[in-house]
Amino acid sequence: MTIEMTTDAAKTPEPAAEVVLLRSVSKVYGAAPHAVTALDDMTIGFRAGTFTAVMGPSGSGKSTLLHCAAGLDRPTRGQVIVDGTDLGPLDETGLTLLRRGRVGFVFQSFNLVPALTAEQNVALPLRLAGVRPPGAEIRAALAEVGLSGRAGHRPDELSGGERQRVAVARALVTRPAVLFADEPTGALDTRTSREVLALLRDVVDRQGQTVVMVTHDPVAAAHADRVVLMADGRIADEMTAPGDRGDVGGAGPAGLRLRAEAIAVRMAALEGSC
Ligand SMILES: Nc1ncnc2c1ncn2[C@@H]1O[C@H](COP(=O)(O)OP(=O)(O)OP(=O)(O)O)[C@@H](O)[C@H]1O
Repeated sequence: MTIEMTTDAAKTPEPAAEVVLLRSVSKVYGAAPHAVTALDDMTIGFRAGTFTAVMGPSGSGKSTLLHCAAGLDRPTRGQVIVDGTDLGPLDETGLTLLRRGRVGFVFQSFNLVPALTAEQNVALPLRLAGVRPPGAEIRAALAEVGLSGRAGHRPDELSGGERQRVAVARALVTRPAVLFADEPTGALDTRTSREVLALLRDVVDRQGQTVVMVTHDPVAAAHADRVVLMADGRIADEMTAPGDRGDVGGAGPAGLRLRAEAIAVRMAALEGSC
């Protein structure tokens, strides 16, 4: 079922190209009789410059979806296309190069290198790609996430929210086609979560970045343009808020609260029916 959070067709943006496309993707772990179908013939696309939240009960296949879409895991069946490249024929080196250049990833646990400063962590993807990191670009990436003054700090000298902002800067420094975030606010308190979510929203709005985020939190999902609800490896429900989200109570705190409530109701209905 698709729930349109707005009916104002005039505000619907022009259809953009799909940066990530999964066609009839299934992922089965293990073998019969203990096989687990984590993704069940799933078809979904993520358009350029949009922010999608993926929600669903525990075990519904959210992380598997993200990992298959990001080329971190291979589907059992079906096709995954990222930025125009079909991942199927790629060998491990090809997949690594694609992930390095075209995909950004942010994890709940930040995954920063403890011995490196914020600046060195942000520069790491470029170094791994054999590029000498231009200092100005690294400083600009840190400034984008509001951490100009923390460039020389190591992760243990930063707050949780600051660490996640460094992780976002690191994920974006290669200018990826898509940024995947797996529970990016799962380890953060409410206020810090809000900062990280506002940052993700900002890179979508100001830079046209495509973001796909797995979350359990309806408030986090309320920052997205589209919420995909999964159950048993399939899309069970979907909510969209096209345009500037101004139709659904506005982009401010009141609008966020309204959208979060609507999402929580859909989640509760889904969990009740599972
Ligand atoms: N490596 C694996 N081997 C076997 N089964 C797996 C593996 N990874 C995931 N699964 C199973 O696949 C299903 C989907 O898992 P997945 O982690 O994608 O769900 P999820 O929605 O992200 O869950 P959660 O919200 O708890 O993180 C679950 O039944 C899980 O037990």
